[in-house]
Amino acid sequence: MTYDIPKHIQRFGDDINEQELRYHNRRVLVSKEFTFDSAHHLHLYDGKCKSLHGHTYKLQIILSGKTDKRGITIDFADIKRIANERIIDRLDHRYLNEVLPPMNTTAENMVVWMYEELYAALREEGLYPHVRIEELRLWETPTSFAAVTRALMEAEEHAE
Ligand SMILES: Nc1nc2c(c(=O)[nH]1)N=C([C@H](O)[C@H](O)COP(=O)(O)OP(=O)(O)OP(=O)(O)O)CN2
Ligand SMILES: [Zn+2]
Repeated sequence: MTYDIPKHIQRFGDDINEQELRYHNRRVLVSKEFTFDSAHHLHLYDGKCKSLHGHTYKLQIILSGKTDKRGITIDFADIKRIANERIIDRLDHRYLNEVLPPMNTTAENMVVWMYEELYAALREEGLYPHVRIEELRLWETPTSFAAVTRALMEAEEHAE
């Protein structure tokens, strides 16, 4: 069975009408989640996590930006591409102590590194100059996460 889309809701062109402009240029949050599996161990730590073990990590990226005329803040596909290139593909099925810069591989240290990577990638690409990182959450287990927010990172910057 075929269905003919009524003429008044067929929208294939690039035009935008007065009513639709109402939703243009609004600051909105968008989020995308990723998982990756990695091995690590902690040092300076007395407990089971000083031994080599693995996690299925979950990373949530929350960005904000202004909607363009299509109603898009930043294309989810671009978030995926940037996150995969800069973070996920570098850590998935890797030994974190070996592939991350020198750090104790806690969720806290890792999420700060991830923020810096993502921040640099967005600036370098220049595709979405109005897009800001609002929050990154990194779950190490289903019940434990570390997070950084833009406010926390900016406060650090100004304290230096
Ligand atoms: N503040 C932090 N504490 C701990 C970290 C960390 O990154 N930041 N990391 C670890 C270990 O890597 C450990 O693997 C994870 O700890 P934990 O949540 O205690 O693990 P469980 O398997 O017991 O988690 P449940 O979800 O409660 O079963 C230790 N501490
Ligand atoms: Zn661990």
